Amino acid sequence: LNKVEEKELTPLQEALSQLIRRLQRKDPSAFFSFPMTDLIAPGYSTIIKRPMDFGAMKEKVKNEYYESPEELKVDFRIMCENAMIYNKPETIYHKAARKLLLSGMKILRPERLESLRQSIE
Ligand SMILES: COc1ccc(OC)c(-c2cc(C(C)=O)n3cccnc23)c1
Repeated sequence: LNKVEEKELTPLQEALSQLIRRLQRKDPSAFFSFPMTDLIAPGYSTIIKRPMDFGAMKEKVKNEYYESPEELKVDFRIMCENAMIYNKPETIYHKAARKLLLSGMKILRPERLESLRQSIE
């Protein structure tokens, strides 16, 4: 039986995974959990140049792509802004994105990221 390689998470990966879990709790409808497709959102891939979703963020944490929590914050902001660009202001998706962005910016506020960075230095 080949033993599945149990890879330890680095302190940064632990911290980023925890941040994503906290952010995802602000998306109870899971509108931001999976990548958008042109099937559910016609023309999405032509309008949105940098697609982003929580699944992609988790993949980037797993592949040690992020070197700081600030890089995660950039992707989070892009994800919310994409939804506010593609979806008209009166849609549930635009409103959900604006609300998610506001609550996410509190979770990812600079002082918290600063102290997080210090704690894993
Ligand atoms: C109605 O249930 C779902 C389920 C998953 C979704 O995206 C992963 C979405 C969804 C998420 C979005 C976003 C985030 O723009 N969206 C835009 C247009 C039509 N659907 C969506 C909706």
